[in-house]
Amino acid sequence: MKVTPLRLQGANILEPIIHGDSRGYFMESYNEQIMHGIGIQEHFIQDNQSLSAEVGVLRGLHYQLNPKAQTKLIRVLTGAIYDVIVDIRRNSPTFGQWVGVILSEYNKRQLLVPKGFAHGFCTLVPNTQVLYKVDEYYSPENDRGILWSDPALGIDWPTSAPVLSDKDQRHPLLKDAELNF
Ligand SMILES: Cc1cn([C@H]2C[C@H](O)[C@@H](COP(=O)(O)OP(=O)(O)O[C@H]3O[C@H](C)C(=O)[C@H](O)[C@H]3O)O2)c(=O)[nH]c1=O
Repeated sequence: MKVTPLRLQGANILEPIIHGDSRGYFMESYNEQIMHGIGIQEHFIQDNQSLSAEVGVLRGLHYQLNPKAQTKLIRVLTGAIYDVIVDIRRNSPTFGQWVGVILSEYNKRQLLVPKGFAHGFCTLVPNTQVLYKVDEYYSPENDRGILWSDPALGIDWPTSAPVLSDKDQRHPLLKDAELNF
C-alpha cells in the first residue's frame, strides 16, 4: 500500500498493490491490519455505494457534526470522479482550504478523509459508482452541508453547471455553516 499525504493535515491518498495477470487483476481493496500498520486506526463500520448516471453529477459538500463526525475512505469502482475535501476544523492553519484529486477505476486510488472535513465529488464519466467506508453511522440530525459553489472556497470544479440534488442546491456558505470541529 503506497501512502501519499496531502497538504491538508490528516488526508491521504492510498494506492493498493495490484496483482495483474492474463485474466485481469486482483487487489485487496481494504485490509485492516495494513491500515493499522500505516497509522490508520479508525474502525470502519458502514459501507456506502452510490451510482451517478451522468457526467457532471456533483454530490456535496457534506459532513456530519460531532459526535457523529465521519472519517471516510473513498474509492471508485467504475468511472471517475473529481473528489474534493475542505478543511473545516476551526483552529486548523488550513481552515477553509480545499484539495481536489481524481479517483477512478483506472488509477484505483483511494482517498482518506479525516473527521473535520467537508467532502464532495463531481463525476467525470457516465455511470460512475463510488464506494466508501465510514467510521460513524449515518446521522440525519447531524448531517450538514456547505454550498458547492461558495466563492470563499473557490473550488475549481470540472463543470459550472452540475447536476445537483435539491438538498445540495440549498446548503449555506462556509461562513454561515454550523461547525463543531
Ligand atoms: C449518506 C447516507 C444517505 N442515506 C440516504 C439519505 C437519502 O435518502 C439518500 C441519499 O442521500 P444523499 O442525497 O445525502 O446522498 P449523497 O448526495 O450521495 O451524499 C453522500 O455523498 C457525499 C459525497 C458524501 O460525502 C456523503 O457521505 C454522503 O452524504 O440516502 C442513507 O440511508 N445513509 C447514508 O449514509
